[in-house]
Formats: sequence, structure tokens, C-alpha cells
Amino acid sequence: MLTAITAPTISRPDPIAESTIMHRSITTSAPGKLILFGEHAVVHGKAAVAAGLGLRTAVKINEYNVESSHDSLEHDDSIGDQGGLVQVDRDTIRFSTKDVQDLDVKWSIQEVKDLSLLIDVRLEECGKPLAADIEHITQFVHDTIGGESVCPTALVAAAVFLYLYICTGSCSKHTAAQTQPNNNTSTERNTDVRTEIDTHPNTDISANIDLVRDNTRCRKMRVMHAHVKSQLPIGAGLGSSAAFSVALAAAMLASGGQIRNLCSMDMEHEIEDDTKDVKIVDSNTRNSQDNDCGETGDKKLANEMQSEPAIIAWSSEEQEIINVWAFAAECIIHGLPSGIDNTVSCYGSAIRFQRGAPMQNVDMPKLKIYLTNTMVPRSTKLLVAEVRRRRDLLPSVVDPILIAVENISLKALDILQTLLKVNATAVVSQLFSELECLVDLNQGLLQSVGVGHPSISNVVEITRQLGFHTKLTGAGGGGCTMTLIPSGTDGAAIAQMNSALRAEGYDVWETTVGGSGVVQHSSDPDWLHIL
Ligand SMILES: Nc1ncnc2c1ncn2[C@@H]1O[C@H](COP(=O)(O)OP(=O)(O)O)[C@@H](O)[C@H]1O
Ligand SMILES: C[C@@](O)(CCOP(=O)(O)O)CC(=O)O
Repeated sequence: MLTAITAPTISRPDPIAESTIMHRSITTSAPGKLILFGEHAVVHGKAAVAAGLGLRTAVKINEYNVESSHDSLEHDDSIGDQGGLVQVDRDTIRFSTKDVQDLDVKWSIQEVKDLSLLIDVRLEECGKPLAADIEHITQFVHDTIGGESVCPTALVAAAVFLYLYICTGSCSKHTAAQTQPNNNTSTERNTDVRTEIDTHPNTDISANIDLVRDNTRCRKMRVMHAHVKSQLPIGAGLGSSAAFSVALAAAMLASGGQIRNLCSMDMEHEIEDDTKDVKIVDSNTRNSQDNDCGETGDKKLANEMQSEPAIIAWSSEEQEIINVWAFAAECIIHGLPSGIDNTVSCYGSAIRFQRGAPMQNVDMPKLKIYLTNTMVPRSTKLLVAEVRRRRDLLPSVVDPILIAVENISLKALDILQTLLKVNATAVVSQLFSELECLVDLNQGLLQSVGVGHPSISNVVEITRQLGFHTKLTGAGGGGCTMTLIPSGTDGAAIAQMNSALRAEGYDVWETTVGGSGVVQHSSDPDWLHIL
């Protein structure tokens, strides 16, 4: 039964008596993304360019060892280096997110176990969860925490949490693993996972699938409390859903054992000796790549994050597994997205992404971008549907537009590569002029397929009058825009633009792109203590 509370702290079922038991923590984070060129066209199989942002979403799972608590309340080393004694509701799975209605919801282990029996835990060929699985989860979420005071955003977030919890932990003969990093194929297994995997022709892929296979044998319910906290605006086109999906998938997979918990006691030796498998991301290196959060946004959080200790990245095989499940989560949120958001959030840096082709990392100059949040909410799902509607209606007109958008992305990639190699001011300036022209063209084409908005046009016009070039980024229909700042731009001009946009009530901040992908935090940085 739902206890509806104004800011929905949802307590159901009634808390089971608190007990002191051991726990371990797994903390992950993943970045938002900026689509530089090619949004929407990418949904229709065209190439696009995107990069990771410095703003991130963090997930912290506290997992409780109820069994060992029955025998002893002393510290159990096997539980990990962040183990300890805590007060916790026994037999409860809890999910809290500060960002969506301050949601705090609990289910009993038994009811989630019952739900898990209905879930097939397989993915369709395209990487999407089975429709029946989504239906069961959605129905369960509505029945258990649905109510007028709970917004759809919160319900979807809870559904994603439960889906990933079940897929990474429940007992099932079935499992799923996609064999391409771009989410285009999946390997469906009904009964004998091993036979199918062992005959797979691609050895790299079978290494990946081994990780999944190992853990199909030991799925179990876990008493846990997962917390989510994001630095990203939600629903503004900066990939908050992908950062949420990637960080949550990574934490759940590490908790379920499908990928390594990089911070457990027995990993310490490996971290020292095997740096090719476990990448320590030096915080100084990361700081030089990640964006400074600028004058607005959650500046305090971003500053605290930049002074954090080392963070650790998974191997590429493990990243691939994270990406598969993150894409599945994205499908619950968006229907059938292109996969660009979760891929860039997972791998970080900058990528050229095209459905059906291997993802390509791109070396990118340190581009300075101004982000403006129009504060107009919109639905990615509906905007993607609108482009599809126009394409279905007038394919001979819309298809060439999508091709033109792809050509913009490809030309931009070309220019960005060239910018890395040249120094001469005149050449750099010419290349930026070309990039600015591409920004204008891309914006015009996006407008023509129905994803513009008066607020976006307003930002485009204000910045144009001050000599800057702006396009929407992400789904459009409101959300965020990106304004290119060519190298050597006068600070006074930027300040003028900043004031003009703020005067309209928009949130504005400067960023650079290309930060780290998904990582595990070896110890909680200050900015996570709020979790
Ligand atoms: N920090 C978060 N906690 C819980 N859910 C989140 C969080 N961030 C994003 N989401 C989920 O992602 C959805 C937002 O996706 P979308 O509208 O595409 O926005 P964006 O452009 O920011 O990705 C939300 O409805 C919510 O379900
Ligand atoms: C419009 C699209 O290209 C990007 C959507 O980005 P966002 O949900 O606005 O962050 C959709 C997609 O790639 O699936």
C-alpha cells in the first residue's frame, strides 16, 4: 500500500524491523553527453558525433549481508573494503533518488522475487527488453508505488531500477548479451547458455559473454539500498537518462558479479599489477579534460567532484556489458533510442556513432561550448516520434534532410580532426567559420523536421546578434542549446552573451567536452557524501 507524501518519500511495505548488519558499498558515476551534430538523424541509422560531459550522475549501492549478520555482528572482511556495521531494514530493497521528486521507495525481497519469476531477462534482437518484461515491471511499479503524487519520471526511474536489479541478480536460466558495442544484435538463449557461447566465432566476444555466463549460475536477491544523485539537469537534452542508466547498470552488474567490483579487497592486488585491465583514471588528467562547470549549474558539486581521489574504469569487455544493459534501461525510458547517449556515457571521450557500425573513438580538440538550458521541458520519446511521423508521411522529402544532417556530422568530424593538427591562426579561424556554418545548417534542418521550439529560436537569435552560432542539442523541443565559442573569442563578447541569455531567464554555463566514461569510485568523494 502506498503512503503518499507531499515530497514522495514512499514507504512500503511497512519497514521491517531494523537490524545491525554488515554491508559493502559500490559507487559508480557516468557522464552526461553532448550531441555535437546528428541528433535525430542518428535514430534513422545516420552517423552522429557526441562527447561526454563533465557533469555526472552517481549511483551508490549499499548492499547488506543479511546471512552473515545472523551469525555474527563483527566486521566481515570478505564483504569488501568499505564494509561496516549499519542499521538497515532487513529483507528490503530500497531505491532513492534525490533528483526525481526526492523519491524514496522500498519493496520487500519477497514481492520482488515474485516479480522476478515473471521476468524473462532476455533482450530482443535490437537490444530492447522483451515487451512483456517491460509490461510486468511497469504494472508492478504502478501497483506498488503508483499514485497521483508520484510523477511518471519517478515511476520510470523505479521501473529501470527494478529491471536492472532483477536482470543482474535474479535466478533465471535465461540471460542476454549483445555481441556488438552498438546495441544492434543480441544473443538469445533459452536453455543452454554454454553451448551457444562456446561456439561463438568471435573470440573477443566470447570473452565478453564469459563474464555474463559466469553469473547466470548465481543469481540471487540482494538486500540493498541504491541511491542516485545527478549533477545534470533532467530532461534537458544532456543525457541524464543515459548517465542514470549507465551508472546504475554498472553498479548493479558489479553488485551481481557480472563485472568486477573494482574496489573490493581482493581487487587491490590486481589494480596494482594489471593496469591494462583496470584503468586508474588519474584525477588530474580527468580534471584537465572535464568541463569546468562554469558560473551556473551545481558549481559546488562540480568543484567538489574535481578534487576527488582516484577513480577506476572497467575493461573494454566489461564496458561493453554495461553498455548492453544501459541500452536496455534506456529502452524502458525512451522506447527505442539510437544508443548514442548510453554509448558515449559508457565510454566517455568523443565518439562517432552509427547504428549497426562499431563505435569509433574520436580525438577532439578542446572545444569551448556554451550550454543554455531554456528550461522548457520536453519528451524525447514524443520528439523522436514526430520526426518519424514526418518521415513516414513524406519519405522522399525527409530522407534527404537526414542525409544532409549526416553529411554535416561527417564534415564536422573532418574539421575537428584537422583542428588537432593545425596552429596557424588564419587556418584555425577558417575552420571555426566552417564549423559555425555547420552549426547553423544543422539547426535549420532540425527545425525543419519539427523539433524546434520558440525558446530555442530565441537563443539562436540572441546569440546570432552577438556573432555566435547555436543549435539545439539532444531531442530539442526546448531543453538545451549549444553555442560554439571559437578559439580566441573575446571574453567581453562571451560575458555579453551570458547576460543577454540570463536576462531571458535561461540557465547558462560554459563547458568543454570529452571527459571520462563510466567509473567506479575507490572511495566516496566529498560530493557523494550527500548520498
Ligand atoms: N538522477 C536521476 N534519477 C532518476 N531518474 C533519472 C535521473 N536522471 C534521469 N532519469 C530518468 O531519465 C529520464 C529523463 O530522460 P530524458 O527526458 O531523455 O532527458 P535527458 O535529455 O536529460 O536524458 C527521466 O524521466 C528519469 O526517468
Ligand atoms: C534525439 C536523439 O537523437 C537524442 C536524444 O537525446 P536526449 O534524450 O535529449 O538526451 C534520440 C536518440 O538518439 O535516441
